[in-house]
Amino acid sequence: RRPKNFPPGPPAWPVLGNLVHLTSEDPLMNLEKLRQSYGNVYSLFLGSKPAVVINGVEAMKEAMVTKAADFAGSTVQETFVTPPLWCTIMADYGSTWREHRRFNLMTLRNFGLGKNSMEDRIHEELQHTVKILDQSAGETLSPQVMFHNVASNVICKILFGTRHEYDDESIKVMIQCFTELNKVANGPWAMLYDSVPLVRFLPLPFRRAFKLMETFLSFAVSRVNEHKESRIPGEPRDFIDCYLDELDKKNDESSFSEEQLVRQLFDLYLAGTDTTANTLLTAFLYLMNHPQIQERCQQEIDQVLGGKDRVTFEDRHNMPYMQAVIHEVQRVANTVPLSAFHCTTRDTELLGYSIPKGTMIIQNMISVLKEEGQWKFPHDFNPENFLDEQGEFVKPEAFMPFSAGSRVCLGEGLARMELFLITVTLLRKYKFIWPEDAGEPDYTMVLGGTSTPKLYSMKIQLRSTQ
Ligand code: HEM
Repeated sequence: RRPKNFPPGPPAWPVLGNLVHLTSEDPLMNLEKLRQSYGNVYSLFLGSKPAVVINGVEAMKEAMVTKAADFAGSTVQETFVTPPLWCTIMADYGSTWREHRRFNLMTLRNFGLGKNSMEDRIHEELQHTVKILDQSAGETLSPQVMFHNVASNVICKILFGTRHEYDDESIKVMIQCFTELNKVANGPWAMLYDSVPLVRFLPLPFRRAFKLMETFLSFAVSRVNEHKESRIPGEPRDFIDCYLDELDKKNDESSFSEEQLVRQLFDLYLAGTDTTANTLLTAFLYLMNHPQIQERCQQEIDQVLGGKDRVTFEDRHNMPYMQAVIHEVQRVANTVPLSAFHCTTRDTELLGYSIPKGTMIIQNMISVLKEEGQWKFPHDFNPENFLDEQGEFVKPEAFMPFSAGSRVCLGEGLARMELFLITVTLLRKYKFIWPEDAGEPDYTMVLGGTSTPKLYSMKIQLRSTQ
C-alpha cells in the first residue's frame, strides 16, 4: 500500500513488488515508460520496500541540491553488507561518512599538488599505454583490458603507491573482480537478495558477490600490512600511509580504524576504475564511428599544442571542441545509470509529494542526460550540445553524470582530468579506425552499477603529423 500523498506508480505483485520492472531485459526503457505514465517522480516496490524514482532536472535538483540533507541517506545494499564489509558509497549520512569524505577529498587534493602531482601520475601511466599502442600500430587491438589497466593504475598509484604491468595476473584478477561486482550491483540477483530475505540462504548467483569481495579484502589487507611494515610515520607515500598517519592521531571520538581503511580502499578502487575505463571505451567507440568529429578534435589539438611536449589540464580552456566532445561522451555513456541508491533521512517532500523517512531513492540519470527541452540534440551524439553560437564551450545544468549535491561523486576532479589528458594524448598521436570487418557499431550498453559498451576492437594508425 502506498502511503498518503506518496508518488504514484504501477500496481505491485505479492512478494516481488515491482522488481520485474528493474530486472527485465531493458530496465532503463521500463523506467522511461513508467515516467511517461506516472510523471517525473513515481514509486515502485522492491519486494515490500517502497522506492521513489526521480527523473528530470527539476526533480533531481530539488532532491539532490535544494534538499540535499533530506535525500543524502544511503540504503546500505545488503548484498554488500554481508561479509566482509560495506563501504562509503553505501555508507549512511552520518559522522563516519562525513569525516571520511572530508579526509578522502583532502588526500586526493594533496596528491594533486606539488611535484608528484596527479597530472604527472596520469602522464606517467600514459607512457605505458603509448608503448602498447605503438606496438599495435597498423594492427587491430581490443582496448577493454588496456583502458581498465590505465584507470586501475592511476588509482592504484594513489592508494597503494604501485602500478602493475598490463599483463600482471594479480591485477587482472582484481580488475575482473571489480568489473563483475559492478555488474552484480543494481543487477537482478542483488535486488532479489535485498528485497526478498527468504531467498538469501539459497545458493543463487548473488553468492558470487561475496566471493569477489573476499578476494578484494585479502588483497587490500595484505597491502595495508605491507605498508605498516615499510612506512615512515609523517612521510606518507600514498593514501594508505596518509590514513595510517591519521590513525596515529586518533582520539576516542574518531571514526578512523583499520577496518574503515579497507572500506575506503574498496570504495575508491571500485568507484575509480570501472567508471573511467568504461567512459574511455565509450569515447573511442563513438570517435571511431564519427571520423569527422575525431578529425576536428585532432585539428584543435594540433593547433593548441603545436610543438609542446605534452598536454596539461589547463589546456582544456583553449580547447572548446575537445571539451564538448568529452562531455558529450559522458552524456551518452550514462556510465552510472542509477547513480548510487540513496534514502531519505527524514520525512520530506518532492514536487509536492510526501516521502517518509527511510524511503529508497533511485536517480534515473538518463532522464536528465537525455531530457527533451534541456539539450539541442537529446537523442544524438552531437558535441554541439555543449557549444554556443560562437563555438565556445557551455555546460547545461542537465549535465550531471556525477550526480549533484552533498554526495556528488568524490572523484569527479580526478575523473575529468583523466578523461581529458588520456583522450587528448591518444588522439594527438594516433588515428583510431573502426575495423572494416567489424560490421555496424552497437552502441547499446551492458547495464549494471556501471554501464559498459559491448566488446569491440580498434585499428590503430600513427598520425602522419607525429
Ligand atoms: C567518469 C567517471 C565517474 C563517474 C561517471 C562517476 C559517477 C559517480 C556517481 C553518479 C556517484 C553517485 C553519487 C550519488 O550518490 O548521488 C559517484 C559516487 C562516488 N564516486 Fe564517482 N564517478 C566517476 C569516477 C570516480 C573516480 C575516478 C573516483 C575515485 C577517486 C570516484 C569515487 C567516488 C566515490 C568515493 C563515490 C561515493 C561518494 C559518497 O557517497 O560520498 N568516482 N560517482
